Amino acid sequence: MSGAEAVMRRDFAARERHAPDEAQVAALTGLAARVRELTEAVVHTDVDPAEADAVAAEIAALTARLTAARREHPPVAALGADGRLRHLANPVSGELNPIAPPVLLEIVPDGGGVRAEFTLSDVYEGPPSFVHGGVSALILDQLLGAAAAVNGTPGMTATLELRYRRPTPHGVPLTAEAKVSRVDGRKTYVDAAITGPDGKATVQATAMFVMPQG
Ligand SMILES: CCCCCCCC(=O)SCCNC(=O)CCNC(=O)[C@H](O)C(C)(C)COP(=O)(O)OP(=O)(O)OC[C@H]1O[C@@H](n2cnc3c(N)ncnc32)[C@H](O)[C@@H]1OP(=O)(O)O
Repeated sequence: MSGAEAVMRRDFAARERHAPDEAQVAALTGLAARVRELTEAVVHTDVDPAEADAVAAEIAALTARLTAARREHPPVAALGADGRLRHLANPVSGELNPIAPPVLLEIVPDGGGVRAEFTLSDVYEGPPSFVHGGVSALILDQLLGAAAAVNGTPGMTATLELRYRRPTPHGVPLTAEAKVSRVDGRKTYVDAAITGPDGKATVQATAMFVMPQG
């Protein structure tokens, strides 16, 4: 077993022992949604410095309240009512993670991979009016990895190649899809794309996932 694998196994076991229950997940999902609104408000606000300082002090007090009962690690995942694994704190799909948009993935039946429909706000802006390329890469890596996992051949991202075909607009509905193209021993090759509302791909990606040895 590699060092990284041992760390992941130990971490996963510790977090499973301390998984949030459904009521806590529901409440924390609402809390994360409010924090996303707060992030948007901070990015857009035009308040004067005194008001910004006053709000910062209130937020520091709220942070202290949450930190009073701090988990050692973020919750790694939980089984949903439908039996599927939910990545609660994942930075792309995690409903409990305020930095996740979140992009919620669905499994396409009959080996069709995974897909997601989502809208990114201008909090994720790179060039004016368009999504940051690194954010597109993050979302695609998640979809690619999930497609490999759903295929029964999960792994770590070993390579990720991106083609930015046209700028990805924010504030409009986007679609992303990923599907396994080939499995070769421990290596799984996956293709993915983000598509704009006009049906044209804005970013295309190909990745190879490697199941760590052992
Ligand atoms: C559902 C959840 C979705 C989550 C999606 C998010 C995914 C992620 O973010 S993963 C995090 C980012 N990725 C990483 O941190 C990976 C870091 N790298 C590693 O851990 C290791 O290098 C790992 C696991 C990729 C490969 O390690 P190891 O198992 O020792 O591979 P190794 O035995 O050397 O190589 C196996 C084969 O893969 C090939 N290979 C390995 N890495 C690479 C690479 N980077 N590029 C090309 N080929 C590679 C080797 O050449 C070898 O090929 P062959 O069998 O033909 O000789």
